[in-house]
Amino acid sequence: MSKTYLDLSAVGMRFKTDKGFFEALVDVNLKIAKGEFISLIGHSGCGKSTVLNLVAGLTEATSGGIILDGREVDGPGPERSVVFQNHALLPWLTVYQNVELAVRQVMKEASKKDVDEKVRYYLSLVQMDHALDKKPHEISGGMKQRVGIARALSLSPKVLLMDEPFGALDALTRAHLQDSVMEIQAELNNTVIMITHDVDEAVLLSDRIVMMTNGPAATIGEILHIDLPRPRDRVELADNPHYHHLRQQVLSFLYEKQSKVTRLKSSKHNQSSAVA
Ligand SMILES: Nc1ncnc2c1ncn2[C@@H]1O[C@H](COP(=O)(O)OP(=O)(O)OP(=O)(O)O)[C@@H](O)[C@H]1O
Repeated sequence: MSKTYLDLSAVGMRFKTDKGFFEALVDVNLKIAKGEFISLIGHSGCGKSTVLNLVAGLTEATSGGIILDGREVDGPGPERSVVFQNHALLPWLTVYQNVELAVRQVMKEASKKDVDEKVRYYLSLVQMDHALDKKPHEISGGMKQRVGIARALSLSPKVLLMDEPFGALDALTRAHLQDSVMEIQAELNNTVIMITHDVDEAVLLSDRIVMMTNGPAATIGEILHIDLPRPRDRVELADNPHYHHLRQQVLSFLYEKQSKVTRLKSSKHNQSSAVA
């Protein structure tokens, strides 16, 4: 196994509520290597966002700890950038300025030229260099999400955290963006943790899928290694028996081992299934 880069060790999270304490997570242990793409999947309310918030440093674990690249996570920082489902772009700034703001956060002393190069580089990575001067309201949801990804990447994060990044997009836009993320991943080799409700998305993008048990007191149930060679092509995978076997293992965990009244959305060709 490669060297651990991000280490979640015996992580527990207990929230204080009006009705007493709520045990959301117990004993979450996960070691992630540099450059790994991890998906978190599990039924609604099992604690996926809580795990992400803990790694982001937005919430502090009530037990255990998180170490990233040899340093304990004890608050938010640009080395752990987050992409949310609803692109949080600043509406009064252009596409260019939204990314520029992030770049300046990590390149405080840099010259205008260096910042400009960086902004254009990340916007071209997500194929948005044609819309530098547009305001968020002038571009589509998929485009906004691309800019959100560019902005998060421009912080050169040690870990990119994505909370259902494609959740609000239509199927075609979603597929395009997934392909872009795979291409970017091949180029930058980022360490990524992504929350998804989509089994196909998880299998297509991930090196490992972390499957969580139902809450309360949720934890990691199983971890599935996705040993499909890269680059991955969604059309070729549709005829790949191993792909279907992996997909089946996730479905079996969710709907047999962790069964709960759930909603299963399948497309006409049974290419996509989403867990709620
Ligand atoms: N600040 C909080 N105070 C109290 N309870 C919380 C808090 N944040 C989350 N919880 C509870 O912790 C559990 C896990 O929530 P979380 O949002 O992490 O789940 P999730 O798996 O991301 O859900 P979903 O898939 O629906 O987004 C839920 O029962 C939730 O109600």
